[in-house]
Amino acid sequence: MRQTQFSQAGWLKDYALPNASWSQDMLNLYNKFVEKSKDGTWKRIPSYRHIIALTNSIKLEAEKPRQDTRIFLRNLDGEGLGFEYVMFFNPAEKRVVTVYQPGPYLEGYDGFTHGGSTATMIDTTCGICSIFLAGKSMTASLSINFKIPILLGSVVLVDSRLDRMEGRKAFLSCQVLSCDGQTLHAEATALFIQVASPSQR
Ligand SMILES: CCCCCCCCCCCCCC(=O)SCCNC(=O)CCNC(=O)[C@H](O)C(C)(C)COP(=O)(O)OP(=O)(O)OC[C@H]1O[C@@H](n2cnc3c(N)ncnc32)[C@H](O)[C@@H]1OP(=O)(O)O
Repeated sequence: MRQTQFSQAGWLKDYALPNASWSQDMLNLYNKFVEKSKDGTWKRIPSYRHIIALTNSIKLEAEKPRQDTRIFLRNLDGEGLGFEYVMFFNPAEKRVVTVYQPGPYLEGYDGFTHGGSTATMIDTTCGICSIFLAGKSMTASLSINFKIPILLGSVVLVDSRLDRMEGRKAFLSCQVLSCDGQTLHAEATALFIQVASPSQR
């Protein structure tokens, strides 16, 4: 696939599915949420551009097919090099979680994940949570406390929830936990503001 032209196939490909780069921890955590999805409380969010809302209450119209852009997190060809992730949505708990395995091209200090890539995953997880529960919205503020560095190739759970709405303001919180849930790597709060459409800013 040419680097610049995100082919039709690539554009529609659902990247939020297991591939050869996923570690056993990543597969185990993914399978745990797939299992939880069997009764409908959780729903896997496909990665491709047409994110059709997974609840009956919200229908997010599919984006018109731009062929010359990619979402930032899917900007690397080559499995496992950058952001390997899959999101799950729980409408009742107002939560979106991301099962996330940072690859070697996201390095900060030797062998550890760059804080900016962690911030990107927090922003996007909270963003999808806000979009699915509050409609089109943009990040107004994001505050992150980085507690323990994340090793490249390790697997973490980015757990976001919509805490409250005040008019157009969506207040969210987020924790980044090790795949065994024992280590708190980072915690964040975010404010998203509902917008008619980002392009109409
Ligand atoms: C189609 C679906 C498919 C999805 C595809 C995948 C997409 C993935 C996307 C992933 C996600 C990626 C996400 C991204 O990366 S989004 C990209 C990064 N964010 C931006 O670029 C946003 C830039 N900012 C703006 O556009 C405007 O400032 C916004 C829209 C945010 C508000 O400007 P607007 O003119 O509309 O409203 P307002 O100014 O009257 O403010 C309204 C209220 O909010 C309060 N307020 C405002 N700012 C702050 C603040 N910083 N702290 C505290 N409070 C703040 C303000 O006091 C007021 O409160 P009140 O007086 O009403 O009480």
